Amino acid sequence: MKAAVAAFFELPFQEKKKYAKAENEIEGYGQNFVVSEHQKLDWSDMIFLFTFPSQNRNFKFWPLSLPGFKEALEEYSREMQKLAEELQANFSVLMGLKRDGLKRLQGGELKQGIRMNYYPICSRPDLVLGISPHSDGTSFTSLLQDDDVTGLQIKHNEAWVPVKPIPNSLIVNIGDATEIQSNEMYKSIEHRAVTNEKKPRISIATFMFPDDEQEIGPVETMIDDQNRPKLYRNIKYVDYVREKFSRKMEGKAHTQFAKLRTSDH
Ligand SMILES: O=C(O)CCC(=O)C(=O)O
Ligand SMILES: [Fe+2]
Repeated sequence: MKAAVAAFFELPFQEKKKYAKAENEIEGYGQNFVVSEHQKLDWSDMIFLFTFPSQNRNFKFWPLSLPGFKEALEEYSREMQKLAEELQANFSVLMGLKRDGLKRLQGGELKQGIRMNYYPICSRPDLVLGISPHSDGTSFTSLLQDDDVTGLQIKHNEAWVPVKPIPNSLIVNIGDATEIQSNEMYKSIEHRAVTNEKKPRISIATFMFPDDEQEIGPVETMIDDQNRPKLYRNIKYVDYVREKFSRKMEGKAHTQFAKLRTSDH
């Protein structure tokens, strides 16, 4: 998978451009999170593809002429879907539900999209980030990253902490949908990626998220009117994501709009 992704980013720009995303769309090859011409851009190149369920695959964005790419992505996607099922089942139990609790509430398996990020070397890593601070809107995100280049950082106690790669392992991050469903028991993690002067870096993020039409909100078992009142309103997932992408990414600021005000209690 890593080799297939590296081969894609090594293609000449003219070739990669054939898979370019349309303006205001998220699928395809391009730049991340651009909402205004005035913003400082992140130092990265990326391609995002919807991968599960398979009828959501839009092959016009897939570099099918690149030998082995489709096969590698399909196999990787299949394995990630197993991970998604396992995470969904285990988090159901953590939230006081049966193993199939979240699956039932969400009307089925989580959907999946894979974003492949390429961060070129950067002569001024002190000035430019690879990805600005954000949390993912997903239920969960898995990250496969280069074994020997550290780039990912998470916000912990108001400080940025580098996440050193452990060879042959995945990082699993909690996204906003899990924060909302768990009534803030399991918080989405704020993270960013930094650039460096010495080596380019690749990361492969698998986003696992509810169906667009699904309404998400704190599950009943995580609400206790006395001790743990409902902190988020129910919202259709697609509306949550639309709102998130219409804003400039600034850490977790976007999660606020789904919050119930304390005065509502
Ligand atoms: O490159 C990384 O380690 C982080 C990527 C990321 O946060 C994302 O694609 O959402
Ligand atoms: Fe992310």
